[in-house]
Amino acid sequence: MTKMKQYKVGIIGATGMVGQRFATLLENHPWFHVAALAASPRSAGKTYEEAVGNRWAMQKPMPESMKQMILFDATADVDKIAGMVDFVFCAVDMKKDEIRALEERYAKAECPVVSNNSAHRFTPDVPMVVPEVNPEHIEVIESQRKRLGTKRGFIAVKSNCSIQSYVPALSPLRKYGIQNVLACTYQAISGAGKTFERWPEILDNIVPYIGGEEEKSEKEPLKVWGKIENGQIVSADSPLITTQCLRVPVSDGHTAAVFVSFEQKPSKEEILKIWEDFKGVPQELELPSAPKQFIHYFQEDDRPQAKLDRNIEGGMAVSVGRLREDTMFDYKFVCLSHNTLRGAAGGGVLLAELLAAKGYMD
Ligand SMILES: N[C@@H](CC=O)C(=O)O
Repeated sequence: MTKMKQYKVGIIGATGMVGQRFATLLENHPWFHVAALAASPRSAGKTYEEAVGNRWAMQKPMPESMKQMILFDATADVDKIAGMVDFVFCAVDMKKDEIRALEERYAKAECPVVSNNSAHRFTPDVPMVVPEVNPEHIEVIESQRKRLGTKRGFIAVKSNCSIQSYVPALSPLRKYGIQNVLACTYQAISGAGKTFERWPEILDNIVPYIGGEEEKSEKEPLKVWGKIENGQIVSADSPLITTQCLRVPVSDGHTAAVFVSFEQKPSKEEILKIWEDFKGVPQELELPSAPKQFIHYFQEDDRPQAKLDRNIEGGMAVSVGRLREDTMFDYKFVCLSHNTLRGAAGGGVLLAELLAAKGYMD
């Protein structure tokens, strides 16, 4: 890529698990420089180091450059923050309607928002983007800006972490007419904002319920596969998707066991070739956080494994294995993605890179 402009960014919700991940990913980012950190009123006025205390959950230490930054109040200081940065990443722990309102306040203050939250995922003119799969959805931002009455401000969101392994694997196969999908997800505890120290009961255990997760896992792929019509994104009406989402004693990395049937069944060789060749706009534009090879297929029967494979390509690639024919569906396979990297903060940073490269952050 040609040399990019430098952007000043804010992290709204900097003390939480995803906020911490944003901080570590942005520490040495070639385009984005963290100029403001914000959190709840409880943390506002403290240094980042004081506010997080012993809740720092990343393996990498807190970035030196951010330790002494004084936290803003995410809700009271919207205008101040909007005046200091080119855009914000948002990952806050609040009620949905409060998040919706807060993100709109930033957007209306002419500060674009790249959100990890679910509040706006089904606002029809808010793009929900997996950058390799539906980058064209960012074009709906023009209609959103008209609705909000803004010149620069807008909201763009990333999808839920649970779908970030199977949507990439299924997307390039849609040309064969996907009819039905069944996916069981085995989700890491960091998705619940937990560590083993904070959740010892999860050891030697599985919890068969994650609130709201199955609805998200069934509905969100259809928006990602939707089309822009009259300034809104209209979700695809197929395939039929059913899911079960379980919490498992894994620190990071969501695994999905997927079953799929097609209108025209491809051969196994065709599927493997399509996965190997699958590239998107992030790879073409060589965005800084884009994995070189988006889908890594393992021939070994016992892969992908969360512990071994979640960090492939900086946690931004998707790993797939065990593709084989099924007795009820056409095929089944297993896939894995890092839930706080590709599935959360990393996916947010990649989306921001796409938006910056396409001029939406100028
Ligand atoms: N909702 C998800 C968050 C992603 O990591 C979960 O609970 O795992």
